[in-house]
Amino acid sequence: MAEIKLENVSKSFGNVKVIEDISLTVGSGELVVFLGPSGSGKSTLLRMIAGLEAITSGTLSINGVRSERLAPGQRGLAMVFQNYALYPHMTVRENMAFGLRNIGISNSDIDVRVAEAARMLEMENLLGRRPAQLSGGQRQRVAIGRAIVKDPTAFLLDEPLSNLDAALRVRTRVELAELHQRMKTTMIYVTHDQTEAMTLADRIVVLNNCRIEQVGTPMEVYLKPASRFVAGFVGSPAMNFLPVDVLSGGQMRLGDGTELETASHPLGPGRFELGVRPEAIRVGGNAGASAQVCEAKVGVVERLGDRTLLYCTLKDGTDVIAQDAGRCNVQPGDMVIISFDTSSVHLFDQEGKAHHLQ
Ligand SMILES: Nc1ncnc2c1ncn2[C@@H]1O[C@H](COP(=O)(O)OP(=O)(O)OP(=O)(O)O)[C@@H](O)[C@H]1O
Repeated sequence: MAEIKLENVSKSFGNVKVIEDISLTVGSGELVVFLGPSGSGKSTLLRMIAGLEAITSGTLSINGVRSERLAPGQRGLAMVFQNYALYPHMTVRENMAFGLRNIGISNSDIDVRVAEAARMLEMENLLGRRPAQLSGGQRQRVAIGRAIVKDPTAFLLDEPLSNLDAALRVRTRVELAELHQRMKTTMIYVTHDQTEAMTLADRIVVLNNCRIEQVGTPMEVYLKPASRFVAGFVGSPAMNFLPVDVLSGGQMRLGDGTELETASHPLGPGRFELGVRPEAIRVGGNAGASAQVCEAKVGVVERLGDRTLLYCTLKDGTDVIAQDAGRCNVQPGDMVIISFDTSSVHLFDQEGKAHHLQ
């Protein structure tokens, strides 16, 4: 198991900065997910840890050993890519053994390691097959097996599930979570899929625009997003953002004129955005004592079985998605009363920084 520490790491391709001053410690045995939109620098950061890209400035330590100048093979890490690139003419067993032959491990040792990895991944019955005789999920398992047999101190996984169809992604995600629980090996996992990040991570590192926006457990990132970006990126459907004016006396007023009841807060007067998640909005019924109430017109009604999403518009034209019960009777075109508790809202200033009211 490895502790991986980045200090003030930056990366430029020519004049273009793609990673700016990132410091981060991945604890031994931890599963950390790098989450961010396309182009945010996730893969570049992972490839620098693997040694596939040079670090422009800053340091990388693996278990306390300065490693930024070590060749990839000397770092003790194993990488699993999105395109698993198995050798088509080799069996599963040979694909898994190949990397070990190259580094001079004895045949008997190789047999033991391959058998152990195959048992762990429940693919003993597949060892004699060639890649063309496997499903996409099974091929990805072989790619993970190829990493496991190297007995690395950490796994680096770059979007390992993105070539799989939706159902297989979910199954393989659960298998990966189980694998991490059993092996307890340090893992860094790159994805742009917030569900993968939420379900797999011990901690999520949210990247945007070459920088870290937030590092936290999935629930910290979800409940206390540090910025508007994180708030909008994590959670599905996304958080609603409503323009709100903070008045000089501290009162808050939504764009549709609704006055919000808030506890005292330290914000100065100005224009903010109020963030409220669809599931924090109640539709109709008893709003509760500290609820904020607005009138909304329902546009589209999406019935998902266990819940219903209502795409609504407030009087000032602001769009809001509210989540209601699966069996709700609301129809498109209905006027509804929506309410939310100020304890469940977030405020974002003009720079996108979050202010939590409690
Ligand atoms: N070899 C390269 N030369 C020049 N620019 C590069 C190179 N590799 C990556 N970049 C740029 O660096 C930025 C970060 O790329 P990176 O692949 O790390 O992003 P990412 O977050 O992993 O995105 P994706 O989810 O699309 O893979 C992008 O703007 C990309 O165009």
